[in-house]
Amino acid sequence: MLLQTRIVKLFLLVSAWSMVLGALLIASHRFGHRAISSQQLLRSFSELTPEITNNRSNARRDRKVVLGDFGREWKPRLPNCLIIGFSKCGTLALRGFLSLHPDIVSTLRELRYFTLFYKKGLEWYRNQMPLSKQGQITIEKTPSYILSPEAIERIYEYNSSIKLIVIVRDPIVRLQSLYSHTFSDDPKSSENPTFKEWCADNPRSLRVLRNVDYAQHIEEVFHFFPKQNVLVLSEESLEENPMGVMREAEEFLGLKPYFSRQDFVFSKEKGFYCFNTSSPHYPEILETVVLNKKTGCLGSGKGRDHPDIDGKFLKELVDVIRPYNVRLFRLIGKKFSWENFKDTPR
Ligand SMILES: Nc1ncnc2c1ncn2[C@@H]1O[C@H](COP(=O)(O)OS(=O)(=O)O)[C@@H](OP(=O)(O)O)[C@H]1O
Repeated sequence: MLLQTRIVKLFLLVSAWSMVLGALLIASHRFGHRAISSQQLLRSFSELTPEITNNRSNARRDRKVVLGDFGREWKPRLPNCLIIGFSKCGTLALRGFLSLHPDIVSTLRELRYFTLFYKKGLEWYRNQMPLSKQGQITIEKTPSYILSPEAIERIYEYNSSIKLIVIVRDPIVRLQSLYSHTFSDDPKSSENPTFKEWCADNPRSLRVLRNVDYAQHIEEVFHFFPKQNVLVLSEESLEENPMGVMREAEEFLGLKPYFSRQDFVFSKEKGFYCFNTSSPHYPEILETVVLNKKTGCLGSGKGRDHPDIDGKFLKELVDVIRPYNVRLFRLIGKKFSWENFKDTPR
């Protein structure tokens, strides 16, 4: 009798394991050569084992339970790459495009761990991360990290060999972008100051100087990290040639080339490259970037109209800012062709 019970138990155990293995085989067959993403994994498990994962929101709420033992490999991992700055320089588009890569996962929100939430500790930080598989790169982007020397030091203490990505932009266009962002609630209001007034009528005002000196902050990064661990990109290149920038990033991150021109489509209406909505990966992208679902473009908060700058004030700004650019280009060993500074020497 005892023997019979044991045999039945053994039979049940073997059957359960065969089901699990079968489920895994179906999932791997379904997703072919491409690394299966966390979303896909959850999706496939929810289809195969509806009693475990009723829907994806349940899955999100308790990821450890959902994945159970057979999902041990898929877990939130601490980031090994950070996009640390600068705000208004295309950080979201950069993160979004990068997350198309099958070997990259990224956080939806800016976590501000190394600035605001450091006290919450590494376990908190880890638990904010998307699920990833061993070998995948986890990216977090918080553009304000670069403004805080304390955050840079904390990042170094956290992982001195982490890869850092910095993206810069024509400083005058960045100022225009900040202006448009500030008055985005009611951009046409007659109450709004003009761009020049917003700059306190002074090309050397604190507001201007605070936002145009990239070198000062990048120097702080180089104080801790070797230059080969820091990739400096430009918003202009990302805007004109996202595919080229993705190649550069792939090389920097040691990833195989994945991107192709078909991944990006230029939207005349938006004036920017957008995600290709017919890409097979598009449904996943929708889960990692907030987009206009129909067009595949970033939302209306990106690509705003910029204010005009009166000619005389523009020239004053160019004269004040030019030396900052020269310092930046020397520091990073490359030069960006910025419309407002066409004649800037290297
Ligand atoms: N492909 C694509 N689609 C939309 N927008 C794009 C793209 N590539 C670069 N950009 C530029 O990104 C600018 C916003 O930068 P950030 O994402 O860093 O802004 S933020 O700091 O996170 O608020 C945003 O600035 P504004 O034009 O001033 O809105 C865009 O010019």
